[in-house]
Amino acid sequence: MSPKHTYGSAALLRPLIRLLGVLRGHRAMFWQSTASLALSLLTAAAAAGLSAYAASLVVQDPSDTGLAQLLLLGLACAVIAHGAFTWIESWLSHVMAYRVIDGLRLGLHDGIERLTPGGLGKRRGGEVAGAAMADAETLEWFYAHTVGASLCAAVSPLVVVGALIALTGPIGLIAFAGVAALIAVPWFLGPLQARQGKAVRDGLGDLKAITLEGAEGLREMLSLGLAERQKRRVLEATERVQRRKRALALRAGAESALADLIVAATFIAFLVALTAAVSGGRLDPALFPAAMVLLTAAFIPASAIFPMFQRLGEMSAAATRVLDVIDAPAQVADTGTDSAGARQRGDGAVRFEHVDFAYEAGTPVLDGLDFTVPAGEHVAVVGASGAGKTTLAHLLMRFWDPVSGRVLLDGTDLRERPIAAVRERIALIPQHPYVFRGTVRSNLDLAVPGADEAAMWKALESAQLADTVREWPAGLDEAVGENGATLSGGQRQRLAIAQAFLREADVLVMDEAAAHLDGIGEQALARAVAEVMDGRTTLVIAHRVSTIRHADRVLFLDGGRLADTGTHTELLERNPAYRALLAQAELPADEPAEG
Ligand SMILES: Nc1ncnc2c1ncn2[C@@H]1O[C@H](COP(=O)(O)OP(=O)(O)OP(=O)(O)O)[C@@H](O)[C@H]1O
Repeated sequence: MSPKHTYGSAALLRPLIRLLGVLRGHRAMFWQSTASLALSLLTAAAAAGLSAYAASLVVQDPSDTGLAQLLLLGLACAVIAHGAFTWIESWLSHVMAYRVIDGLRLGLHDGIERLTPGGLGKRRGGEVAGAAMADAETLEWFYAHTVGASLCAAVSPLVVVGALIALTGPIGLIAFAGVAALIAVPWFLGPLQARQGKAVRDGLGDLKAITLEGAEGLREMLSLGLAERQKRRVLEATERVQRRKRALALRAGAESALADLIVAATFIAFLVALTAAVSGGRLDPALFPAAMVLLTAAFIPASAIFPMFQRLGEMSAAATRVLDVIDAPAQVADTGTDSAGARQRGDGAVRFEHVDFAYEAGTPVLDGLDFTVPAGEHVAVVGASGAGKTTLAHLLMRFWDPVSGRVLLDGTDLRERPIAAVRERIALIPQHPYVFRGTVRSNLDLAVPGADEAAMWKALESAQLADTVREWPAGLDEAVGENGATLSGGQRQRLAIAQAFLREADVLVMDEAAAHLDGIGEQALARAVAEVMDGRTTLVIAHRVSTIRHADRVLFLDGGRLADTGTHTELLERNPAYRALLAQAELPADEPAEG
């Protein structure tokens, strides 16, 4: 058996203890809240014990109520104190809960930012964020309401059992054994619970992915006649989840039944021992009801943490997932300190110096890539699908770093500069731009916070989107829906282009930015690019000749290498692979260049 499968409940606690760090900043509040909870439990136990003792004294000798009156006074104090401590504990634990969840969410946000886009692997950022945020909610309950309760569950029964032993002698040890057995049940079943919890969670994850896929790809599925198959997949995944949930419920039910059995057995054994002691004259009968009430009080906190121990595996798994994100190393190290000083117009020379890159060791994607784009040059990056064009753009944005070689901006290695300083200089218009929920204005404002309206219209004009926005009833304040749902593909891209124009970066990188534009729009855009990017370095990853031929120069990539470079006309004349690529893409390679 692998060590992975031999963990016990103590191992389940490890990630939870490591994450306890989130409480570090709230240590004082944590101890105040825990102390209030303990005092609230103890005052409740004292009130119950005092009232039972007072009642039995009055029943035994109604004529002598002196001590009973004193006990009733103590009872009143205990009840008032109990109310006060309960209120204080509830207030402190809720304030702490919100602070804990804030801390966890910030840590997760930072972790996801460090991981994006490389470290997420095949998972989507939203999926990871969603799962991690749900885990943060789960853990908030644990840290804010459970850690303190667990400490109290361990400490207050000890105090109550101590009082019982003082009152009843060794009989009190029965209570101790009962409470210990109650806590031991879920503790020892922790690993089984963890496995079952994981199975349910994995099943739910599959079900969610299948359902989402069905919703997102519904049109494609209907057109391919796959609706029935999809229904079957959803049904099978649902049944799998139900089966696993049944097994989990069966175990939890058995656990609860065993717990009830332990409580009942403890009460019976205690009752029998107490009766024997009273009838044998070894115990004052007046203490009998108080002892029974104290036994109940010893079980209350233990019963309160029983459900928490039943969820130990789930909590541990949530803590592990949160730690995975919080501890994630940065995809690229942001250690550069050269902030490049004041920007000069005309800056923006890009150089790839013998760059090798691989996403996975042993599968090179860029192989000795070496080229320079002088400041202000307009270059088209051309190559077959998978040649490494997008990867080149991502290296320039420092989403990744080269395995060997260097990427330079104005002669400085990108790694020597803070990442934010690099990204401020380069605007990337990706293949599928993300439009944030909000309005046209709010999306432009994200590019340059506080940009004025005139600048926004100028950018929209340049991106050939101004006329469309003017026609919308709310103009700049028109809602764009979730990920620009109310925009066409071309409009989404033009909005991203407008953002890039607004930023006035020195280098513009467009990844097939013209893919969604019709022929006329594309030509107009090409002219706008030429005008607005005058004097700025531009790399356009393009397949279309109408885009390519506007470039000063073409970088022709083949299998991650720079196969050739020159003007479009030169490459057409001398490079058969280039001609073949354009022909293969059904592009009019012999399309006459615009004058
Ligand atoms: N995140 C990733 N993890 C692993 N491999 C990747 C990743 N992204 C891209 N690749 C691989 O790297 C190679 C180059 O991909 P890239 O996207 O740079 O090509 P491209 O020239 O832009 O292609 P296209 O024109 O189809 O967009 C491909 O083989 C691709 O499968």
